[in-house]
Amino acid sequence: MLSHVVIIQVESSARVSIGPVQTQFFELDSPFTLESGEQLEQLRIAYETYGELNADASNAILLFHALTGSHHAAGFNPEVNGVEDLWTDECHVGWWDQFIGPGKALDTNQFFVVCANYLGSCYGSTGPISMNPATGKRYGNAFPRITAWDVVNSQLYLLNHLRIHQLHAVIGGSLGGMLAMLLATFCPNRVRTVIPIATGMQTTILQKIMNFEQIIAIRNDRDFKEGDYDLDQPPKQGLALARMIAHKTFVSLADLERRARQEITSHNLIGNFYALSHPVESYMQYQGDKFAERFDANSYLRIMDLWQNFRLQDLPTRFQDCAHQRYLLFSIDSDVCFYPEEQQAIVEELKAHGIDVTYLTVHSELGHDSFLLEPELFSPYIQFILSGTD
Ligand SMILES: CC(=O)SCCNC(=O)CCNC(=O)[C@H](O)C(C)(C)COP(=O)(O)OP(=O)(O)OC[C@H]1O[C@@H](n2cnc3c(N)ncnc32)[C@H](O)[C@@H]1OP(=O)(O)O
Ligand SMILES: N[C@@H](CCO)C(=O)O
Repeated sequence: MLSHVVIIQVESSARVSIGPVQTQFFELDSPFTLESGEQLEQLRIAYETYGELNADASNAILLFHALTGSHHAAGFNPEVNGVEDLWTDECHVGWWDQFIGPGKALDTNQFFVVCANYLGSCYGSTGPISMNPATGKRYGNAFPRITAWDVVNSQLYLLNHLRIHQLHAVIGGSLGGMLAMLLATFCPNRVRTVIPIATGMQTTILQKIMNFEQIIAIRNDRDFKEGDYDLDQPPKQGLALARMIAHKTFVSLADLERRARQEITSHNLIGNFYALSHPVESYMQYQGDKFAERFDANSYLRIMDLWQNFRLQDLPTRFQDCAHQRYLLFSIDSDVCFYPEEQQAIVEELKAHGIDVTYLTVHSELGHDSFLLEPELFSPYIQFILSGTD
C-alpha cells in the first residue's frame, strides 16, 4: 500500500518538467594537463544546471552521465551550439528528465544540479570533433588518450568555476557511477553523499571483452581510416555494430524481445545468402544505425579506452579519508552489464572501512538501463538520503 502511494507521487511529479534549458560552456583560461602529462591547449566543458545554488553553495549535486549520454539531463534543449550535426530528436528531452525537477528525486526546489559532458565526448566538451588550435583543423585521431581521472578533473575545474567546494552529493549510473566513486575517493573532502548505481570498482573481464569487440568493430570499418575519417563519411557501420554488441548488455533479453515490434523493417540481404528473419534483428540493426547518427567514433573510442582501463586505485588508503561519507548504492537484479556481484564487492569494501552504506537491489525486468527508465524504483530512496541532515 505504501509503495503504491510512493509510485503515484513520482508519476505525478514526473509531469512537472524543468522546461526549456540551455547548454552553458566553461572554458579553462590555461592549458589542461592530462594524467599522461600531455596538455590540451584549450579545455571547454559543456554543461547544464537545474535549480538555484544557495548562498553558501552547500546544495550542489554533481551528476555524471553514462557512456553515451550528455550534459543534457533534464528539461528540453532543442540544440547544442557547435554540434548540431550530432544532435538528434532523441536527445531533445534530457536523459534523466524523470529524476530531475521540482519534487523529483533530485528536487530542484532544494538542490542545484550540475551535469557536464565528458571531456572527449561529442556533445560540446573538448573532444575529437573539436578544433585543434595547433592546426586549425578538428583533432580527429590526433585527440590524445584520456583517463577517467581526466574526465573527473575537468569537472572539478568546472565546480571551482561555479564556486562549489563541497558537493552535497555526487551521483551516477554505469560508467557514471565509476566516475562518481573516483571523485568521492580521490577528493573525499569535496563530497558528502555518494550515490553509485549499477556500477563497479574496476572493469570486469566480460566488460573488457565486450568493449574490445566494439573497438575492433569500429577499427574494421573501411571508413574508419585509422581514425582519420572525414566527418562527412564517418565509420557508421562499425559504430552501429559496436552499439549492437553493447545494447544486449544494457537491455535484458526479455525486454529486447518485447521492445522489438513484430516487424522487419529491412529485408535486405547480407551478401547474397542471408535475409533478416526475426524482428529482434531488425530492432538491433535499427538501434545500431540510430546510434551511429548521434555519436562520433573517435569520441566513442576515447571513452571505451578510459572504461577499459578503469580501476579504483589504493582503496584501503583512500577510504581512510572517507569516514564522513555515506553511500546509497543500487544494484539492478537483471543487470548483465554491471552484475550485482560487483556492487556487493563495493559494499564489502565500504563496510570493511567503516563507511556508512545503504545497499538496495531493485527488481527490474529491463536490465542495466533500468536506471534510465524506471524512476519509481530509485527515486524514493534517493530523495530520502538527499534530505538527510549532516
Ligand atoms: C545526447 C543524448 O543525450 S541522447 C539521449 C540520451 N541517451 C542516453 O543517455 C543514452 C541512454 N539511452 C538509451 O540508451 C536509450 O535511449 C534507451 C535505452 C533508454 C531507450 O532506447 P530507445 O531506442 O528510445 O527505445 P527502444 O529500445 O524501445 O527502441 C525504440 C525504437 O526501436 C524501433 N523499433 C522497434 N522495433 C523495431 C523493429 N522490429 N525493427 C526496426 N525498428 C524497431 C522503434 O520504432 C523505435 O524507433 P524510434 O527510436 O525512432 O522511435
Ligand atoms: N545505455 C546507456 C548506459 C550504458 O551504460 C548509454 O548508452 O549511455
